[in-house]
Amino acid sequence: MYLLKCEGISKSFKSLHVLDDINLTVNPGDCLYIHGKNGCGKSTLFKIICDILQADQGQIVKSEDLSIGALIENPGFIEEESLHYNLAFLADLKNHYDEQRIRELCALFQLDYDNRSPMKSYSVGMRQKAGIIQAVMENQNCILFDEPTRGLDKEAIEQFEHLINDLIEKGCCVIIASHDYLPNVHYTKTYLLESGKLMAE
Ligand SMILES: Nc1ncnc2c1ncn2[C@@H]1O[C@H](COP(=O)(O)OP(=O)(O)OP(=O)(O)O)[C@@H](O)[C@H]1O
Repeated sequence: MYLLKCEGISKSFKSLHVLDDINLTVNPGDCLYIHGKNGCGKSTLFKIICDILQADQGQIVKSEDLSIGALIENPGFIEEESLHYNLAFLADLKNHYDEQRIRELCALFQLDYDNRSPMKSYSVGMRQKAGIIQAVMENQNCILFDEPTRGLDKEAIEQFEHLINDLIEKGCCVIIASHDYLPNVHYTKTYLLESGKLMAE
């Protein structure tokens, strides 16, 4: 049984046609990789799936038990507050604060959950790790990662690969849009997004 379906999704920004009749079915346990040139529309597709943007045509059909977590472009945080405050605040918004899970994720990425330094003091890679954690910390069953490895060092990329394989094993579905093909991730399908079309490879 599918978790979500993109049916005939098209999107333009004025005269720029970005997505043209995109069809995609996502099932539990799927790990999908989408790649394509800068500006081909990867983030736009993710934003439509997350209801941040509206498609001009087509629809996103969601199963009743779908819960989406996402890292899209630069994750936004309350800069004056700590990692702890930000993650607890975001999780609390949906009543899904699971401190043990958040601590495990911070430990995986070697972030100190108890460090009270403000987020504005975090490096690019540290912020990216925090963005990955906020995307998965509520045990959602569908995770969208847009350029997840941006700013990550080799060790963090390996930890990220480990996290993805673990999520897939638990039946979660993961969609990664990236220029980096992660060799240790067990992708179930890969796609090229080009000239508005999503093509299975
Ligand atoms: N809100 C917007 N208004 C106008 N144009 C937009 C808007 N959002 C995206 N675009 C344009 O749509 C195209 C697709 O952008 P998008 O961010 O989806 O690409 P991408 O595949 O994620 O690129 P990258 O690999 O560089 O992250 C780009 O040409 C971009 O300039």
